[in-house]
Amino acid sequence: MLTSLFNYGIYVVLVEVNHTLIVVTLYHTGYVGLLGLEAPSMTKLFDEISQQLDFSSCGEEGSSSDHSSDDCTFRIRSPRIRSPMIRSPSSACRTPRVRRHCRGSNTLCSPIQCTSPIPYASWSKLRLCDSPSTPKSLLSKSSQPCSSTKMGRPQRSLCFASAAANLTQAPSVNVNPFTPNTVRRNSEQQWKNWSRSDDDYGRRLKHSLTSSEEDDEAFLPPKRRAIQAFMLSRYESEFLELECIGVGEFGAVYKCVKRLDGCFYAIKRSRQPLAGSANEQLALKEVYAHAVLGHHPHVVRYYSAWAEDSHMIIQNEYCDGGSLSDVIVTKGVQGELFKEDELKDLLLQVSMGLKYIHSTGLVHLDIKPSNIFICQPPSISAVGEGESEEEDDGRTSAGVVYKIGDLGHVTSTNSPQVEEGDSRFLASEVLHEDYSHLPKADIFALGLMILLAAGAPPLPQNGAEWHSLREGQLPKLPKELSPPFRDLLQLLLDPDLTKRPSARELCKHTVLRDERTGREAVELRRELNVEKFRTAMLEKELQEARQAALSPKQILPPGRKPAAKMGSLPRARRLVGGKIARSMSFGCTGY
Ligand SMILES: Nc1ncnc2c1ncn2[C@@H]1O[C@H](COP(=O)(O)OP(=O)(O)OP(=O)(O)O)[C@@H](O)[C@H]1O
Ligand SMILES: [Mg+2]
Repeated sequence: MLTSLFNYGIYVVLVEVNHTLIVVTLYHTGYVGLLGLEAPSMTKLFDEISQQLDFSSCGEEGSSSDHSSDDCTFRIRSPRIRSPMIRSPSSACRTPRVRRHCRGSNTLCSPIQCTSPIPYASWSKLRLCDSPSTPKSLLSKSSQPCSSTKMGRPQRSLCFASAAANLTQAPSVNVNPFTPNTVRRNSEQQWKNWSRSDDDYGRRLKHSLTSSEEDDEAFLPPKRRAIQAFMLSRYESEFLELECIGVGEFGAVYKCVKRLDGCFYAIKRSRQPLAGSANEQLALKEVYAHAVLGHHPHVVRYYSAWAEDSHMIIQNEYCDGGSLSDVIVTKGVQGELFKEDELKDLLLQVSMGLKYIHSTGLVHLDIKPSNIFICQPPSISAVGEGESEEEDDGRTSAGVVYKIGDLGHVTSTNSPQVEEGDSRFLASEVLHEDYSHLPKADIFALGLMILLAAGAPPLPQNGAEWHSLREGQLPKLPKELSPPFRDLLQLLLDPDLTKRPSARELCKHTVLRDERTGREAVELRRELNVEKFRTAMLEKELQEARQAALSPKQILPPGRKPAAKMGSLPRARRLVGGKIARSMSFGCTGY
């Protein structure tokens, strides 16, 4: 206890008066407390002080600037002061009488009167009897909010603890415990980055997670809360905006965290008020398309949409790898190229998304790198043992998932209302208003997109080059592709749209599926072997069980009870694969 008092800047002076030990407590604030202590406890207490406190110097850590030299004179530190007390004549009279008097009372005596014979000079310095601060009240004072005034070390540390305690209060953004590993890892990394960085979003998120201001709102009267909620926009009340991740023709896209579920979303907000504008139709198209398309691994997932201040707001899945356009630019800067396998994978995945879109009677009409979004693979540790890396969520060996987004130009094949997309990717038949085979316009744009990813120079918006591309002349690539793959791309850009493969055909195309088929074959062979192994084990167990059932009077080792019936047969020890769990399952993969 003494040590802890000492740590809080409380110093104790012991003076013996008439067989009673006076404990003078000096606080760093200048206040002094007096306590009388029974004589029998005196020696014990004194010894404890001698052992636990360092009396060697006045300037212990953190206190040198906080204490004047006067303070040192009041701290009983030196043996010089200690000795007289022990050698004091009255100490010899630590009498049985006194002991008897105090026997049965091991507690401290009540505070004594201010009649101590301590010299006046010392008393005046001690400001005796002027001690409103007990250790307890000091502690409670310290836990009050920090003021700007200079504080002693104990108060500082208590304020810090109090700030830390705020962190544990309910944050204004929930943390979702079931977040998929990709997002969690990303959010952890982001959190670390934000914690380190001083950028505005980092500050906002940190503030939001640590501030108790918003939590205080929970204690507002219901009426005031209702007014506040009414004044807040849905966007502001439901989401915390983290950063702007893209600006396009339609508006800006923000990365946000939803306060309720703690997950990231991409929120697209129209730049200008939409009411009555041409963009209103585009925005509505996007919402209609998303709503009809539902959920597919290769289409950016839609969650919700609403209008606010006559701006359209669309809440979509957040793709942590950004857009394909970003990746192409980054690779270009780093002098890297997609490998042919990666290009095939990209083509296959986007074809799968298109196959789905086309199967619902819709066409995208704005396929281009900035509208293909990427979801990064989960960390290696997140893939469980024995799990295939190729899951049914569309992830392939390469890891990333490509998703078709930006459905602002989607229209139906039956009654097309074509809003031309980016002219660089526009098929010539659409320019000529031939809407009879619109899905093939998506295939044409897809072919150009793969060429860009393969390192083709920027596409022309018009002119001779634009036309030559539509006449089937492929641009020169920095690295030659294999002839079958190149032929396939040539087919995608065929001026005769009927020759272009459909998305469905592309998904089954041997050039794209060969590798995947090979991987699937290996996987299937592995599964087959496992099943054979399990069958062999089961047969062996069955055989043992049969034998045990046929010879009930078999000789059993001592201490082992005979099995009463088939159902309670002793569990046969597996001779093979004893360490493998029997419930192990091996799911099928692929699409
Ligand atoms: N779901 C998402 N996940 C991650 N980033 C996204 C997402 N949606 C959009 N972005 C980012 O925002 C940019 C613009 O998004 P989007 O294409 O949807 O808007 P837009 O206004 O239609 O743009 P544009 O007219 O250029 O196609 C994208 O290129 C991308 O960088
Ligand atoms: Mg876009």
